[in-house]
Amino acid sequence: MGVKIIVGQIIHCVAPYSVAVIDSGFVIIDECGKIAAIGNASDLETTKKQLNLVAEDTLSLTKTQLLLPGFIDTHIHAPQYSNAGLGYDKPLLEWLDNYTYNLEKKYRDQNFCGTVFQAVVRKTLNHGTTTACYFGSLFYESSLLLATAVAELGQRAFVGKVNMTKLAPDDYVETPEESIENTLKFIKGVADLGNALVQPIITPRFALSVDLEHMKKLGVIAKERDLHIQTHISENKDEVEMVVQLYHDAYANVYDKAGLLTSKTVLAHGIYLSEEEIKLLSERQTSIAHCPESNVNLGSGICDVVNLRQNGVTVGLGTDVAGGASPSIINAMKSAISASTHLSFTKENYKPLNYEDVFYLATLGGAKALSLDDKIGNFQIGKSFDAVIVDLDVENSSVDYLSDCTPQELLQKLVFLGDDRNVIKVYVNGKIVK
Ligand SMILES: O=c1[nH]c(=O)c2nc[nH]c2[nH]1
Ligand SMILES: [Zn+2]
Repeated sequence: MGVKIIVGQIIHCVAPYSVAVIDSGFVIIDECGKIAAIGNASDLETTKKQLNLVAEDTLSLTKTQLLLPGFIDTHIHAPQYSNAGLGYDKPLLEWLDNYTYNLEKKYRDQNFCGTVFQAVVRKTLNHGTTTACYFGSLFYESSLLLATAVAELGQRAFVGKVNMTKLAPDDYVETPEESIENTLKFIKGVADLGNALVQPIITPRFALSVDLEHMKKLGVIAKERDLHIQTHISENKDEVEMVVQLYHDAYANVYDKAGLLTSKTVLAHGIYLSEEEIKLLSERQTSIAHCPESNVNLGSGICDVVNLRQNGVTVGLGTDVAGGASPSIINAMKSAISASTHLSFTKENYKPLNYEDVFYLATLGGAKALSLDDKIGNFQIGKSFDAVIVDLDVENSSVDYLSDCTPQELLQKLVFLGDDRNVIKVYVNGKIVK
């Protein structure tokens, strides 16, 4: 991989909820896929001299194209991909019992795993997801196949083997001993892949699937090995009530007692968190994966991202396939605006999320939510070049480009109208993966 230069319109976030636009810019990517320089095109020649660059591969973007950081999906269930678009007639707990566990237990079958995992990784890459935080299945062998598919196709990802010891069908739970043993095997299996882009993540399904003692053990494994953690929180009113009845404590406090709230923890949903719980998450630097499409499909509710932001909680976007039907973070950006706007109809003086806010959530916000903002999320020098090139003038897409647009207008069109047809190139760590 040689040095690459991309010249054109660049948009990224350099601070929370703040978008930086370079109308005519450049990014230089070194042989290791890291960002060596970024600036205005007028300074390119001087920068090349300073860096002593000779032969290079330069790509000049057109006026309908933008260079953006890659999109980050902070919450997606790979095994559920084959159910995307199905079964949205039931709320969470019934949806899990009627559709989801029955599907996930099929992941004993290695052929089925292979087909679905290749498809979901390929599809998310095509939509510009350079980093995904995946729930696998209960089975460590199948979750390892997911990690293998991710490594083969060149995505950056966290992959979790799901931990469940109760509340699911008898043939889709493990004993606590099996759960720990298979989690350790899974962690070793991912390490053996030897791919720095793919990391294991500790994944208790939610507080109803495992008991406190078990969560504590998983918390210890995460702490000893410095691993990330993912689970669900406060998605549905019945779920919250069951957790409170079972543990006699608030949802977030249960995870805190288990040692699961760390700066490397991402919790999906967080719709019904109290002010005290939000404060606790902020103190623990634990993040929320906001999954607006899933929240509507499963009739769960609307997460108040503005309130989380005001109270210092980091938020990223998740597709939550298959609670969400769409594997696209472009779609999640649009859904997040829609959810926030609906919330504004019921609140006084409420300023909903706009296209810049959701672009932040999809990029730097997602990187922060996954504690990867030292590596990815924007085009800061030294970070890995995870990026997408989008074009708003592509034949047979949903966008007709009929009059000139500024870079900000191109981004708006992408957020409100765009899809994978507009994502024309995808890079992970400097390597083209679409
Ligand atoms: O959206 C969700 N999807 C799931 O698979 C799940 N499991 C517990 N809670 C969940 N929420
Ligand atoms: Zn989920």
